[in-house]
Amino acid sequence: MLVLQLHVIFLQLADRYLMNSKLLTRAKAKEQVIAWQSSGKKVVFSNGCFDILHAGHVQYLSRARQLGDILLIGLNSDASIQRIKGPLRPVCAEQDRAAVLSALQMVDAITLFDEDTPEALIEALLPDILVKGADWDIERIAGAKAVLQSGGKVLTLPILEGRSTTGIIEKVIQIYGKHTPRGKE
Ligand SMILES: Nc1ncnc2c1ncn2[C@@H]1O[C@H](COP(=O)(O)OP(=O)(O)OP(=O)(O)O)[C@@H](O)[C@H]1O
Ligand SMILES: O=P(O)(O)O[C@@H]1O[C@H]([C@H](O)CO)[C@@H](O)[C@H](O)[C@@H]1O
Repeated sequence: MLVLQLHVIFLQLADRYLMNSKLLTRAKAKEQVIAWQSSGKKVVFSNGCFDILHAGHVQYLSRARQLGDILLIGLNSDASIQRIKGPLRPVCAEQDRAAVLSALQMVDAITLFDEDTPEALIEALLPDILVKGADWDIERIAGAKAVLQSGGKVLTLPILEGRSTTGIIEKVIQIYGKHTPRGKE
């Protein structure tokens, strides 16, 4: 019985590690960026909340990855999102948001940041390319100045119209605001 219990604990720990095997500390992310750039790889960086993932995110991340050799994502922590998007957000906790992004083939690495903006993170990492969706004007993109000054590029990618996490939340409220979700009667 003890062996079985130990086996279950091992599997649970393995799952947790494998779910977030791409999640790096800031120090490790910096180390990795230096290693990638030293071997001639172009590091693309983007950041976001990636709360409830949708087709716009997937298209965006796929295109971002095609801009270089590595795609590193700066992911807002739960505390960061609560401050910038309101106390009821995020819907999905940071470990889950990181696990979902980790499962995407085009995402190579993820690092959480707790600040309101990724400016300090980007200044520390100095990626070759900083990219955001076109819902952000270049002038408003945090970290742009540091990346440009280091000889990097700052780009925006087209938005897949009609897709947003907020939109999904609003649609769910519209649907279930009137009805109890199936199976919850
Ligand atoms: N529909 C979309 N098409 C392409 N890129 C998108 C789309 N929506 C968001 N992005 C990009 O994905 C990244 C993460 O954005 P974010 O997580 O804020 O998505 P969101 O759907 O706008 O969320 P919210 O509705 O909570 O603001 C950002 O760089 C953003 O520009
Ligand atoms: O998911 P979002 O809302 O697109 O991500 C935000 O992007 C902000 C942007 O980089 C500002 O230039 C950033 O400040 C904020 O922390 C979120 O990552």
